[in-house]
Amino acid sequence: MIDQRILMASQPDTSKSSKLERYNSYLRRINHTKFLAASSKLLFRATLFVALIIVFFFTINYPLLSDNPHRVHLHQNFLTTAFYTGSTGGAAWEKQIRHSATPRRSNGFSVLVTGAAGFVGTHCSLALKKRGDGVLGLDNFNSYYDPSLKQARQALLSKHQIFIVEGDLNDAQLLSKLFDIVPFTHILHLAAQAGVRYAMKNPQSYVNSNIAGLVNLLEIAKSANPQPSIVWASSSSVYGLNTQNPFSESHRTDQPASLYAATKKAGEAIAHTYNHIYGLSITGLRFFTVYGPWGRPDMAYFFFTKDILQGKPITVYKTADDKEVARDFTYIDDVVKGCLGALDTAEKSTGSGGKKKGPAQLRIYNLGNTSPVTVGRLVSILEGLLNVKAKKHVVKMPRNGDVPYTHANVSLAYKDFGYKPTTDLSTGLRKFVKWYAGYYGIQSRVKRVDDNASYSS
Ligand SMILES: O=C(O)[C@H]1O[C@H](OP(=O)(O)OP(=O)(O)OC[C@H]2O[C@@H](n3ccc(=O)[nH]c3=O)[C@H](O)[C@@H]2O)[C@H](O)[C@@H](O)[C@@H]1O
Repeated sequence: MIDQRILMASQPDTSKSSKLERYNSYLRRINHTKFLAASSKLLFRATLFVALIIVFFFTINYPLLSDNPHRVHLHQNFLTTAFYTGSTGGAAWEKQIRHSATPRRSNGFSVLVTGAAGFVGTHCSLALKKRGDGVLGLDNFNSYYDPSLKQARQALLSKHQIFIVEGDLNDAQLLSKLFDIVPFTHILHLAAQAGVRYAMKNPQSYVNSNIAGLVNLLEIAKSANPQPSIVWASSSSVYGLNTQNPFSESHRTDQPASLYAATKKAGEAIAHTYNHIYGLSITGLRFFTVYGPWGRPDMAYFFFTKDILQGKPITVYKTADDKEVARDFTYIDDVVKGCLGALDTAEKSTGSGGKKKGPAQLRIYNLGNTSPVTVGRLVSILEGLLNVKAKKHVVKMPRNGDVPYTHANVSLAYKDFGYKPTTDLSTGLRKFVKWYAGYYGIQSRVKRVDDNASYSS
């Protein structure tokens, strides 16, 4: 039997309603196809978008996969900025800031310490807080050296009710927010890209922190009402190829030997401009190779200690004419006294809200130890303290921005705020080694060092 449906389907259909139905079905098919094409396009775009987000966050969260430290720095800037706009802000955050920055003594200062999780920043913050000043820290926790050391310093500050805002100097929005919350009387500006020789590896990071960051900070400070007084870290390296000894503030500083030194010298010129145009009171401090507990792992005394203990060879530089290289190594406690002395004698800025009202104070001081010691002697002191013989590899100083010799004349700082360094290198290194052994948990390997070290841990 022939299937009735086949018969019916094979017969031509001429009725109007059937034609309309076929036409409608045709339209439905077209719309369906269009819909399918549009949805697959949308699906494709969504997948691409999600993939991009995954790649993006993977790169952000694993910056150390990159061998470019500048990239790491940029990622971190992004993260801290994102952190600020995302989860900082809000009443609890502002309360923490106010609490940290409020002085506890009458006529106490309210100080914004940039680079507070850094070596000098940590020590100065503790000293200010101890005497009753209010301190708010700012730090971007970049990975120029082990950020876990910065976090440990942060934990130490936190124990003393000092709060550090995670953020970058170049984040204008964040800085002005901080000034909206607290009418800072002073800024102690210590955040910087430090290190003389690293400038050849990552020049941009010096421009980013030491020039762009400084300008951003001064822009905020000049617009603040009241304007704060500013004390900031310059460097002994600005003396560069100067041959007059000991180095005085009046000596020439127009021959920097490294990009690091050039950015610090530029900072001094920029400070002049902001003082001149806006009436900001600014004091620059030229630090001379500062060392001590909680120090910087990128500095020679620190990594020599590590390498000597691990039995690794150390490279000791000598000059092109076979002379020993020397530094006016300055102990951290002396530098802290110098920083506080500079803050105490800083006059008020004269401008307000971006307008100068009269001439303002502009100063520059050496903060050194006034007695240079050779790097060879530094190594023998460490050998004695660590009870281990160093494997010294003496080489001619490569042309990497280093200078052969530094020696500070500090009479100006003595005259203006009684700066008088009191710690010699052996005493200071003894305190450093004691801290180092405790911090890294290797007391048993280091000769017992008894002293009355003033640092907290
Ligand atoms: O006083 C300053 O202005 C500067 O002091 C230090 O710079 P530097 O004096 O070069 O300190 P280190 O890097 O610790 O070097 C100390 C001495 O050890 C020598 N050195 C360094 C490294 C090395 O492998 N071998 C070596 O003999 C250097 O030539 C130098 O004489 C800091 O790193 C800078 O941030 C600071 O601004």
